Amino acid sequence: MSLFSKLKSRLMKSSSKIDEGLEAIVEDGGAESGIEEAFVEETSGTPKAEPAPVPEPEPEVVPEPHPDPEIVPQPLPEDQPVDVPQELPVAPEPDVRPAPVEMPAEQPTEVPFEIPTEIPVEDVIEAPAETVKPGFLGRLLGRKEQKTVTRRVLDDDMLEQLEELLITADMGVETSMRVTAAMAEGRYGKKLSVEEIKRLMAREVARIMEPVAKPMPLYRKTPQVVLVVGVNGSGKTTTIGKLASQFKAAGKSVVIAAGDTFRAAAVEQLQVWGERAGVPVLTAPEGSDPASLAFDAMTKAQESGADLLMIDTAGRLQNRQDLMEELAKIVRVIRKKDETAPHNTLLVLDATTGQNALSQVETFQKLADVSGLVMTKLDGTARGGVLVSLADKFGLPIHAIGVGEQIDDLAPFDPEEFAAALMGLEV
Ligand SMILES: Nc1nc2c(ncn2[C@@H]2O[C@H](COP(=O)(O)OP(=O)(O)OP(=O)(O)O)[C@@H](O)[C@H]2O)c(=O)[nH]1
Repeated sequence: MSLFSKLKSRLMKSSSKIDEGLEAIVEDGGAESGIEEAFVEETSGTPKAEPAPVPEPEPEVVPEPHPDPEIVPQPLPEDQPVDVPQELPVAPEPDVRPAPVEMPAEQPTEVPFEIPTEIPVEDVIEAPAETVKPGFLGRLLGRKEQKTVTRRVLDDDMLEQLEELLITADMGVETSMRVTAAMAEGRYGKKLSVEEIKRLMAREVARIMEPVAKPMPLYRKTPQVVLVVGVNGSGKTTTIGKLASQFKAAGKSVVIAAGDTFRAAAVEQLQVWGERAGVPVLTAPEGSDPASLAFDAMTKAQESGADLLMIDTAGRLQNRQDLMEELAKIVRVIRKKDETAPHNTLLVLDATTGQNALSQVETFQKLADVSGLVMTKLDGTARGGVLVSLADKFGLPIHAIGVGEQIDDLAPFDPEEFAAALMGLEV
């Protein structure tokens, strides 16, 4: 199964929510208009004298690494409605997709991910209602005489409904307004189908997410200290286990420090992950000072020549001042060993908390100088839109996303795949 299919099937709840909502919105006031794309392909054959109108190129909305190829007018078959979106050529695929970590150029890394599939970027213009007769082969195979698609005129009412739909998918008010406004630009008063709206929205979402999709950087300095923070149960321990396994597979020597010294169960859980990843876990007696464990772990990591030291911390709610101060102490103490540490402070966020993730980022940013985000539990939640909201509001790098509880269920963040999966697009 490709990563996209995996992501899509796991983001099912978010995408089906948007899917169903869009169907209802377009049905509400829409009318049958034009034909389905699949049917167009089957019936194409007789070239039309006049080329289709060329959709206006919009370079400003195209995410940078995937520029729109030039669109060439194609002769259309006789009976085809002229404005049905045409497939655009897709830029060549990279051989490998980036891992959630960024390796220095001279250290090539085996990347355990499959090749991504891009969202075909299409423009959309109004299609007139028209009846299409199937070709000879279509008739012979008993294909349907006509398959129509419902389109609705994009007006204020529809825009408002679209905005509300995105808000229910946890995109937040401002981001939802931004996405709908951008998709409406130049299209107000035109008729759009569900598929066309999905593609336009996916393009806007990908454009917002593009600048924040960055693998976690790896530095020459060793041990590179990665401090992992977040509220209780957000998925810190699981993420450390998954990341450690990927670093190890990339040839790095990794040490984990079990900084949640308050809960014996948390330490045991980390030890299990350490075993799975084949990475040593340094622990301290229950109730001991986590800052002191961090200091000892730094010493051991330095002595053993480890490349990375990943420090787990106790889950803390933003309103627990004592725990927040303890986190600041951990940072102060490890800086005694290396004043540039921690080199990465990863904030792990649970997608199921929805908009609450925004206030978590604000609080942790003040306290711990967050350098990047990992969003967990994107599988099985209808709140995947929160990631768009986070990207729009904070612009913090999103290094990886958690899409399950298994060791390899941590994927690099790919904005186009994510946008397509969120919108329930077939690519
Ligand atoms: N479905 C799913 N579950 C996840 C994911 N990441 C973590 N979990 C689950 O979330 C629960 C909490 O994960 P932990 O890694 O223990 O979270 P934590 O932040 O270390 O928790 P505390 O130690 O209480 O602060 C566990 O049951 C994990 O299996 C994910 O990406 N998808």
